Amino acid sequence: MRITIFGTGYVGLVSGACLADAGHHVVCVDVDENKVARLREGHIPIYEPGLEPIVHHNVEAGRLSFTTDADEAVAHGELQFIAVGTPPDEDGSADLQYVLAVARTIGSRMEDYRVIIDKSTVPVGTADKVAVAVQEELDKRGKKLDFDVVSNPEFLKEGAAVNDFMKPDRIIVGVESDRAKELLREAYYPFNRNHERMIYMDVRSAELTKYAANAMLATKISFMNEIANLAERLGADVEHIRRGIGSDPRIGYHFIYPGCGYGGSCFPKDVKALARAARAIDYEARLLDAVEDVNDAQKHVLFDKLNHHFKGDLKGKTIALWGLAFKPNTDDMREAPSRTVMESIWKAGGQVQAFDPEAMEETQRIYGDQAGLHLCGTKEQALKNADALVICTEWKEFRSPDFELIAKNLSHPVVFDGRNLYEPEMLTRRGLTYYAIGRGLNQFQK
Ligand SMILES: NC(=O)C1=CN([C@@H]2O[C@H](COP(=O)(O)OP(=O)(O)OC[C@H]3O[C@@H](n4cnc5c(N)ncnc54)[C@H](O)[C@@H]3O)[C@@H](O)[C@H]2O)C=CC1
Ligand SMILES: O=C(O)[C@H]1O[C@H](OP(=O)(O)OP(=O)(O)OC[C@H]2O[C@@H](n3ccc(=O)[nH]c3=O)[C@H](O)[C@@H]2O)[C@H](O)[C@@H](O)[C@@H]1O
Repeated sequence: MRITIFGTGYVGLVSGACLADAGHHVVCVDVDENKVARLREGHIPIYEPGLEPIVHHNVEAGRLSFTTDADEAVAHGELQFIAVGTPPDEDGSADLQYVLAVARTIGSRMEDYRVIIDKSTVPVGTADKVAVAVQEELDKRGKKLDFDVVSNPEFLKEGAAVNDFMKPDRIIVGVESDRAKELLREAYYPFNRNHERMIYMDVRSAELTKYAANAMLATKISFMNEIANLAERLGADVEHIRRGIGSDPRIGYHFIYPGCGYGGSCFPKDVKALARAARAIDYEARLLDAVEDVNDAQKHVLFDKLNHHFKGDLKGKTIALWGLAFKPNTDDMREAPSRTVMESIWKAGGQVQAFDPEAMEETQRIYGDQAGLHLCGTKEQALKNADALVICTEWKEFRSPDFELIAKNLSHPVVFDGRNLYEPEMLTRRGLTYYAIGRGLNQFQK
């Protein structure tokens, strides 16, 4: 099939590459000329395991191309996917300007039936707004053309995006026309062979399903962080509790890892946007507000432990920091807990020696020549002459470090682990003091 995708970010680029890999002819369009130029040169703008080879393979096979030309894009695909950003507005609600701009781009150019498929995460009622925008543009040109607007939210995770798209748990399609439904079934047929993954529903329910999924996952994490904070104060160990409750299949082991808060481009934004959407219809979403509050506080927990350990005196101290990305296998730093930790250290007069396997360039882009930030080439370099070590992201290469080397390098042999990566004895028997999340404030000191 001929498919057009607006937006070549995480969702647009991964969707485009995977749909092309399944045999479709895909044109990806973006307004960012620089990004498109680099994609055409074969450069992949994001770090996403497995993405580069399928992009290159499908470009070479002639099934995937990149353009800034909206005329070409709208003419190409009977299916027009919208995968542009929906960042938070000033009050936290979703900013729809990019989605509606694409709707106008399509409406002002289409010459034939088009299915406009919203893959961006958008509030309930957005499909109606998209339809109005398209219709207004058609009216301006005096055209009478059929079109359908479909909601097809995306559930991929960064760092595992290709696999998630290729083998989705479910494909949600909010559709209210048989013609569009058949076209969507055909587009996703290659991803639906093993078992039925398509779940059809009305458009508004599909729009809300996306927010409900992210809000549910964020709730699980905030719940566990709350239990961790309680455990710590009550002298219990949240890692035992996590395994203890995860063994109940009604709860499950997934998404109950306590930590230094959830980050990324979606959970923080989507929980906020859903709560704001509720407020706009005079419904106070108390649970969602609490999920957000708990997370905002959790991002400060690591710094609070650090500050407490150094008795409120971080002036002139150098802190080694491992892990800048908001989670492993990505270079994305949006809302990353590491940012809260670093910014608090700087405010307190301390220095940071930071290392991340993939997010160094991104850190440089965000913070430039920020005073108090030293980017290091390896995790070992970050330890040199540091006073303490803080871990914000659970990259694989941090899971089994040389504890002797850590102890030897740090002038205060202390580790603050925001992801509960270790058994305390691994550190304490090497003379390291160990602070983790929810495992007893004074439990693991030598
Ligand atoms: N990042 C993720 O893992 C996931 C994101 N989502 C949702 O998908 C949507 C897109 O997210 P990302 O891919 O992360 O965004 P992104 O910010 O990485 O990429 C968006 C792209 O859209 C382009 N764009 C903006 N206006 C445009 C226009 N008028 N025409 C063509 N291109 C345009 C931008 O230049 C940018 O390259 C958001 O609503 C997000 O909530 C959903 C599931 C997963
Ligand atoms: O809408 C989206 O954009 C996506 O948001 C999340 O994906 P993502 O943000 O890429 O990453 P996750 O793996 O969900 O992690 C989010 C944050 O939660 C944290 N987390 C995750 C799991 C856990 O048990 N504990 C925990 O603190 C991670 O460290 C990370 O900071 C969802 O998992 C995807 O299904 C969804 O499509």
